[in-house]
Amino acid sequence: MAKKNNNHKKPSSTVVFIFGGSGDLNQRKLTPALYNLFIDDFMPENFAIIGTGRTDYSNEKFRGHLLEGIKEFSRRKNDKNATWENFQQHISYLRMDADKPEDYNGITKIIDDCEKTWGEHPSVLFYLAVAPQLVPEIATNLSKLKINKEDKKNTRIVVEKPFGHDLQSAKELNSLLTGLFEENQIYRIDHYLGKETVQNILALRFANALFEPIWNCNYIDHVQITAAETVGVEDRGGYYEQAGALRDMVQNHILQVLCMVAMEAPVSFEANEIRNKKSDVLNAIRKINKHEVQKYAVRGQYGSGWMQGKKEKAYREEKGVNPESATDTFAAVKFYIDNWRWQGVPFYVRTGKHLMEKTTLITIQFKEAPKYAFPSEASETWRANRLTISIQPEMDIRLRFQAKRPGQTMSLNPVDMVFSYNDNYDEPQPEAYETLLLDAMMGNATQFMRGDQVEIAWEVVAPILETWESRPPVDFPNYAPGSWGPEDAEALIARDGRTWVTLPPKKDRKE
Ligand SMILES: NC(=O)C1=CN([C@@H]2O[C@H](COP(=O)(O)OP(=O)(O)OC[C@H]3O[C@@H](n4cnc5c(N)ncnc54)[C@H](OP(=O)(O)O)[C@@H]3O)[C@@H](O)[C@H]2O)C=CC1
Ligand SMILES: O=C1O[C@H](COP(=O)(O)O)[C@@H](O)[C@H](O)[C@H]1O
Repeated sequence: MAKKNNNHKKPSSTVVFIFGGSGDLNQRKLTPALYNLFIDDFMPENFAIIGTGRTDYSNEKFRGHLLEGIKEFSRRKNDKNATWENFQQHISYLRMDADKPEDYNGITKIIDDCEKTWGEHPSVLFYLAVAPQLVPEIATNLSKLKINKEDKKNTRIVVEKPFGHDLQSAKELNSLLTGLFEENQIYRIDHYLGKETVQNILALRFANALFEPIWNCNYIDHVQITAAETVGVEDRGGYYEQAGALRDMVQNHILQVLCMVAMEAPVSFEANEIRNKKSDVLNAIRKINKHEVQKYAVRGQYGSGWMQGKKEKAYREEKGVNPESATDTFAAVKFYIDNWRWQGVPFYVRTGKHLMEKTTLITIQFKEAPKYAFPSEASETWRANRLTISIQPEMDIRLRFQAKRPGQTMSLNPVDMVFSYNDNYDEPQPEAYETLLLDAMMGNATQFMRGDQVEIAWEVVAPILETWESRPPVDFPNYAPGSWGPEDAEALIARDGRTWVTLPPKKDRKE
C-alpha cells in the first residue's frame, strides 16, 4: 500500500459565490465537493460559501437543501453530524436576480463583512453554475464590482460548460470575458481534467522512463478513447437537443484527454506550459474536409429498447426532445495528429448515451513485434502489446503482453499486468470537482482550459458539426439501448483492420 503524503497547502481566506446556488450542479457536485475538502482539511480557516439564485430560501432552508444533496450524491454520505454542523455555519444564501445590476450590491457587502470579521482581505471565487445565456450578464456585472477593480490577482471567475455553442459563439464569449477580466482570472472548467486517472496520464508518461521512448508513431499502431455511458439524457433533453454528443463530450472532455495522451513533455507544471503543450496538439489535429466527414465520423441516436431488464424510451420520446430530432446521442471520430510524434497514427474516439457499459477507457495499441521465430500456430493474437488506462468507473492501468502458456508446446497467449488504484492506495479518491475547486481557490489554473484551447477544439469539430447540421440523418434512430452504438461505428475502425477495445466483464478479468 502506497503511503500518503500529508503535506498540503491550503488556500488563503476565501469567499466562494456560487451563481446557480439553488441549481442541480451545486446540489449534486459543488457543495458536496467543498464539504469533502472541509472534511479533508483543505478549506482555509476563514471561508464563506454563498449560494445565489432567485428562489426564496432562508439560510436554514438552503443549508437543508444542500445537506440532502450531500446525503444523496456525495462520496461520503454524511448524516447530520458535528462536521456538517461546523461546515454549514460557513454557508449562506443571497437571493438575487442575476439580470438586475442593483442586486450585485449584496455581493460587495458580503465581501466587506468578511474582510472586517476576518481582519484580512479575502480571495473571491465566482462560480458560474448557470445556463450559458446568463454568463455574459453575470460576468459583466461582476467585472464592475469594487473587488475586481481593486484586487484582480485574487478575484477569479469559474465558467461552466458548455463554453459556446460553436466556434463563433466561443470566440464571442472569450472576447467578452477577456475584455472584462484578465485571462489568469478566468477558469474554464472541464471536469474530466480533475479526474485522478486523467491527471495520472501525465505521471505515467513523464515520471517514468519506461513508456516515453516508445510513445510515438514508431511503436504505437493506434490510440482509442471510449467514453461510454449507460444513462440516456435523463431530464436534460432541453439542453441536449441543442448540444448532442459531439458538442457535449468530444469538443471538450475527449479532446482534452486526447491532449494528455498526445502532448509533448512539459518543462514544468505551470499553467501556461501545460496549456501551450496541449494547444500544440489541438493545432496539429488534421482538419477534416467537409466532403470527407462520412469517412472520418459517425453519428448515432438511440431508439427504444430493453436495457438491463428495463424498457428504455427512444431519444425522440424523451422530455424536451423534438419527436423528429436529428441530435446525435453517439459520436465516433477518427482523428490524425500531424506532427513528428504521431504521423500516421489514428486516434479513434467514441462516446454515447445508453451504451452497453459505463466506461471511460484509453487504449494505446502498440505495433506488432517484428517477425519472430515462434511458429505461427503459437499465437492467435497479434498486436498483443497494449496499454489500457481505465479512467472510470474502474481505475486501473493494464499492460498486456505475450507469455508462454505452461506446457510442452510453444503456445503464446496475452496476459495482463495490472495496477489498480484501490489495491495500491487506501485513501479514497477525491472527486474531480474537489480537485478543481481547490485548484481554483489556490489560483492554480493548470487543469483549466485557456481561451485559445477552447477555440481550437471548436475548430477541430466544426467541419463535422456543420456537415451533420446541413445533412439531416436518414437512419435515426440507428442503435439500440445497451449496444455499442451504430454499426457504422464498427465499420469506421474495421475498415482499417482494427476493432474497438473493451475490457472483459469484471468477473472474467484475471487481476
Ligand atoms: N447539472 C450537471 O450535472 C452539470 C451542469 N453543468 C452546467 O452547469 C450549469 C448549471 O447547470 P444546472 O445546475 O444543471 O442547472 P439548473 O437549471 O439546475 O440551475 C440553474 C441555476 O441558475 C439559476 N438562475 C437562473 N436564472 C437566474 C437569474 N435570472 N438570476 C439568478 N439565478 C438564476 C437558478 O436559480 P433560481 O431558479 O433560483 O433563480 C438555478 O440555481 C449549466 O451551464 C450546465 O450546462 C455542467 C456539467 C454537469
Ligand atoms: O459534461 C458531461 O459529462 C457527463 C459525463 O461525466 P462523467 O464524469 O460521468 O463521465 C455527461 O453525462 C454529460 O452529458 C456531459 O454534459
